[in-house]
Amino acid sequence: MSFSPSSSEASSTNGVLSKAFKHVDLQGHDLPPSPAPSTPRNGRKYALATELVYTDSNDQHNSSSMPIYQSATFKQPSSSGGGEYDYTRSGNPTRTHLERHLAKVMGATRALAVSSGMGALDVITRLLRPGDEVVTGDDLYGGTNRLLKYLATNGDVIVHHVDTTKPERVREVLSKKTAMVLLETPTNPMIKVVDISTIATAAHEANPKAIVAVDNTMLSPLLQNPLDLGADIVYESGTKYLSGHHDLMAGVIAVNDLGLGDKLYFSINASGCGLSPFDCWLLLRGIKTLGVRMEKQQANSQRIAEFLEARGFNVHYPGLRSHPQYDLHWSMARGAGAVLSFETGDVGVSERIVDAARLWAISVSFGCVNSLISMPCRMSHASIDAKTRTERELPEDLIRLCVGIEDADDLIDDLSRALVQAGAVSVTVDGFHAIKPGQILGKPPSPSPNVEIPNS
Ligand SMILES: Cc1ncc(COP(=O)(O)O)c(C=O)c1O
Ligand SMILES: N[C@@H](CCSC[C@H](N)C(=O)O)C(=O)O
Repeated sequence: MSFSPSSSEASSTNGVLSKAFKHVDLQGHDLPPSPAPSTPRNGRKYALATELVYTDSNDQHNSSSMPIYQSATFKQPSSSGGGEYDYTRSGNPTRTHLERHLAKVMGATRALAVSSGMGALDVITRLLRPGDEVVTGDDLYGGTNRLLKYLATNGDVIVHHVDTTKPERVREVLSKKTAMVLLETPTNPMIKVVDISTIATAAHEANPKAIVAVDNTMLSPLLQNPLDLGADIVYESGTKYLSGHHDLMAGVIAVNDLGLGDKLYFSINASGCGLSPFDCWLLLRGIKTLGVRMEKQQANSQRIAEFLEARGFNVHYPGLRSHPQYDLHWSMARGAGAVLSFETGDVGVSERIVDAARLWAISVSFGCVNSLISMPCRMSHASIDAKTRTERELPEDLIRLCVGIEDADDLIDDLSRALVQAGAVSVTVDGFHAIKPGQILGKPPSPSPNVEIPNS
């Protein structure tokens, strides 16, 4: 299950490109130096939105866009090696360039790029050993839950799922055996907020060697930096905000402890999940526009969340004052993100709303320029069995909205039409309001003439 780097591999460097950054394969044979540890955090000179745009290319032709080194192998100067790269699984210039850029924007000493967000979590959980305990949330992305369940079933790892919004619940299960605490904040899909610093401190008190890993996918490094809040590892699905166009799968991991970075790099090289050169290039391209995309996505999300709340829906979004952990969220983050969820009180109504949407695509995922609508219990979180979903109070009627960069009025018009068509709202002369559970109409009414319906 886990890969153990040899002592020479675990040796850390001072954070600059160094030939001393030595690697051996599982038989102990020397490998060329791994890609350079990434630019240290103090390499940041400008505001993050500016830094996102600029990458330090040392390309020989001063190209504006880092070239794609679409090569599996690299020739060596002699039979004893000595080249900076030998094989793309072990390292590739386009990947190194991306990883340096990621380290800068993630405020880390070293970043690593892998083939998906789940690939990132897989690499992280390879740090675990049989008998180790993991403490994690009871509201988590479905795929994360699936991997943890697999480890609990097949990897002899004990996984405690608790309500991580309550640090006292976390403390109850922390012990010397806690090897890892895995947090999402805000959580997917209930948008619950978790106090990273308090939990990280408690975890390190229980076991100074415990690793606190935070999934930052829901906010991106633009809005939250868990390493600054006491996390040892931050990881994200680069498939989401970082890339922003749903044209690639990627995962990113960032650390400040170079020894930990070496261990993670070892697993990536050993298991072969490093991000391909083309996907590295696409991700580099996507990151440049993260600032403007997120600004528009958040502004749209805020309007939509307020629109739904004003009509009586139970909306989960940390941009709303009504969010139970509003203050905590804003003490950690610089924005509310662009994923929100809401309950209608009736599964059938939710189903009709989703099916009636036209502009909102029915799709899993989030962080993309176009807006998506989904029912997590049937889609992104369907891999969590129904009994567990009920125990963890994941509402079957929950609708998740992943807001894009379109015109906000278009998005609201389309949602209004879907709500009316689904019978989720009662239409009166002064507008329309959520129908309370129990009041749900048996039959969807025809669309009201009071509501403007955009052409679909
Ligand atoms: C919060 C969160 N973490 C991790 C992942 C995994 O990312 P990927 O799909 O890139 O494997 C996802 C979605 O898939 C997610 O929503
Ligand atoms: N069939 C996939 C579903 C991916 S969900 C992707 C994303 N994290 C989301 O929350 O929408 C699977 O089973 O993994």
